[in-house]
Amino acid sequence: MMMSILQVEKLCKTYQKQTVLNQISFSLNSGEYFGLIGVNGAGKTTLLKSILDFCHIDAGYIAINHQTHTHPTARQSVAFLPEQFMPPWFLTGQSFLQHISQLRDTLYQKDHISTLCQYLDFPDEFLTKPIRHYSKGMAQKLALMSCFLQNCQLLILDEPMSGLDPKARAYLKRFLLKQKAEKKTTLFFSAHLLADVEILCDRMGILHQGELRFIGTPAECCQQFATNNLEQAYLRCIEADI
Ligand SMILES: Nc1ncnc2c1ncn2[C@@H]1O[C@H](COP(=O)(O)OP(=O)(O)OP(=O)(O)O)[C@@H](O)[C@H]1O
Repeated sequence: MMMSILQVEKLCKTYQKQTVLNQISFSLNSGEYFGLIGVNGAGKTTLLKSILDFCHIDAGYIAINHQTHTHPTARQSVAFLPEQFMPPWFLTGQSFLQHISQLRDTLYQKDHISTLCQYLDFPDEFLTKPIRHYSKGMAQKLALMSCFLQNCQLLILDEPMSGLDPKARAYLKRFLLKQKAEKKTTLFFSAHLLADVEILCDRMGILHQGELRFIGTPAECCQQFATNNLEQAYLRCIEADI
């Protein structure tokens, strides 16, 4: 039997008078990789923030591991990568990761961190440097490492590839696929590259004008929009009412 780890039902979210999310419903099975795509401003970040109870929702129901999302322990099984990672610039990467480990009550294991550095192509020696010396991509890698070291059941990543060079993107995908094969985690992420979604995901969702216009496998998306090219299928989906 499929175990649902995330359940979203009839979620509505408005900012002032703008309806950003209109009756969004979907659920995520344990071990599943789910990619969320949509144009700039479609509401992807708002959806992720709503799930994490970082913003008030107007209506609907969200459960993480069968706990209402507003319950203080609901986020215990979630590691989150924000769209804009703003770490304390005065800390070293290592002290930041140590701090995150402490918060999560997990042991800071140097070997584990070294392995993560290799997986993400992050130079080890930078861990002892202050974060203000990091490039954008290095900070993003640090943020990703902080998510992975928490060993959480559910990873919610807002544009995880953002700022990464092609090598790091390839490495991150390889790492995520490895985690998937080992059934170590469930992944819910937003993305702009359809190729990433196609390679990584079991299912994808297309968020457009407040609604989830499509939910299913990338192959089903192509099938539904009568093309063998996911980019074409995506365009047909969001341009359906033009
Ligand atoms: N705090 C806020 N107050 C008012 N409006 C907001 C706020 N945050 C987001 N919005 C609006 O909500 C809509 C959805 O924004 P959101 O950031 O969720 O989009 P997104 O799909 O993540 O976009 P992108 O792909 O550009 O990151 C946009 O129209 C945005 O202007």
